[in-house]
Amino acid sequence: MTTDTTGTAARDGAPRPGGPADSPFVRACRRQPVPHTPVWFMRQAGRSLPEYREIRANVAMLESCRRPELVTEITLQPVRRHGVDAAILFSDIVVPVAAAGVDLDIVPGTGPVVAEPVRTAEDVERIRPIGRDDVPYVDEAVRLLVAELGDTPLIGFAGAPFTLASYLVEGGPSRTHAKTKAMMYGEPELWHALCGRLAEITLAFLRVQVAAGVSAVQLFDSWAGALSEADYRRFVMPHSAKVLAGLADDCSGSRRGSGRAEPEQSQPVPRIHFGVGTGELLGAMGEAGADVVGVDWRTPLDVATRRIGPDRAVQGNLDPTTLFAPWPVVEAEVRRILAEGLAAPGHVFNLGHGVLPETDPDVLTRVVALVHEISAAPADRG
Ligand SMILES: Cc1c2[nH]c(c1CCC(=O)O)Cc1[nH]c(c(CCC(=O)O)c1C)Cc1[nH]c(c(CCC(=O)O)c1C)Cc1[nH]c(c(C)c1CCC(=O)O)C2
Repeated sequence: MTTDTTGTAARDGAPRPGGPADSPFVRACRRQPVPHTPVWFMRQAGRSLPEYREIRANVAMLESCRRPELVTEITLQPVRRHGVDAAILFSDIVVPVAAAGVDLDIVPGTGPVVAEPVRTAEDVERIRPIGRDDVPYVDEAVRLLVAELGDTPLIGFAGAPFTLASYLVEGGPSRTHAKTKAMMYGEPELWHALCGRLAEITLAFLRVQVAAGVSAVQLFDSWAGALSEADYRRFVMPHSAKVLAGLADDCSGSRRGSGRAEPEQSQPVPRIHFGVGTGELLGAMGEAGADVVGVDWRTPLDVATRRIGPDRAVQGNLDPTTLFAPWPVVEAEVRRILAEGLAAPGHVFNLGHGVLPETDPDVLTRVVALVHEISAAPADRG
């Protein structure tokens, strides 16, 4: 390790050669040439790994996110096992909302459940803004991880305002997002007040992670695909755009996230913006201020690239259920995705959504090796 834990040189702004800011993952996000296509998996740390199940056996999900040593170990597990090109911080999208005072739990097999769903202006007011001291365990975990990871980049993340609002308004997971949309259409002022507050919290949460040294961030708007493009642009995009632009503003030198002395960064960490079922929203999600747009398995990467344009990289798009197919099927899909990804100005290989708990981890390890092997020899692709 060097003392430059962000991997970003302080003076001339150029990344330290070989450091995380010069890694294949960050370079692909920035649409720079790479020695091989980088690969990581959403939910790579989790129930598909026996070592995860063991370490989580007697610790509740939210509690585990608040223990920096545990977070560090769980985050490192898939890096050690699979040789992925990036780690993603072990946490959850509801961690900052809980820190903001919302009474919630993550129920195994269900997901986030909110004790008193948000329905009124008073409910919105009760959701407090947060800062570093509300999530000290995240700051600590990121610092521990950056020191452990060396040249492997760490991805920070947060939930986007729409997806967080859906959990808060519904009270838990929802197929239709009916109550959420009822507020959006019926009480637009209340809706914008809620999303405005969530955008503030999300930006603060991401600033803590960036100040502590993450090399990229992903904004998860997992359920945005429930919206038409017109509704997305009107009710959601301005709030997500505020979060993504806020991170870019930090690098203009006007504001720092944690109040601690940090090396100046000359350019923002890459911002990945992801959702499921967002084929019709890909252009808008890029315009919201992403450097990389996440693509699920429904839209081929060459088609996605035409919708997103040449100024942004793409990430995805292997169907997580493909991993249950016989290996020749998996291999053919990996080859197809890498070939279609050549149409994009930068490609980070990933699944189209998270690793399913029943996935055989050995298949994930084989996919990493295959992506590296094929993409390091472009002449053999196709
Ligand atoms: C919608 C959403 C949530 N959480 C998250 C999202 C956005 C990503 C997506 O669309 O999947 C984000 C998330 N949640 C978790 C991570 C860890 C990092 C990673 O490896 O990707 C990330 C990036 C850990 C987790 N978050 C959760 C688990 C499983 C809980 C456990 O292991 O006990 C993990 C590993 C719990 C959780 N939290 C949430 C759900 C739907 C669940 C699953 C509930 C279940 O099936 O039990 C809300």
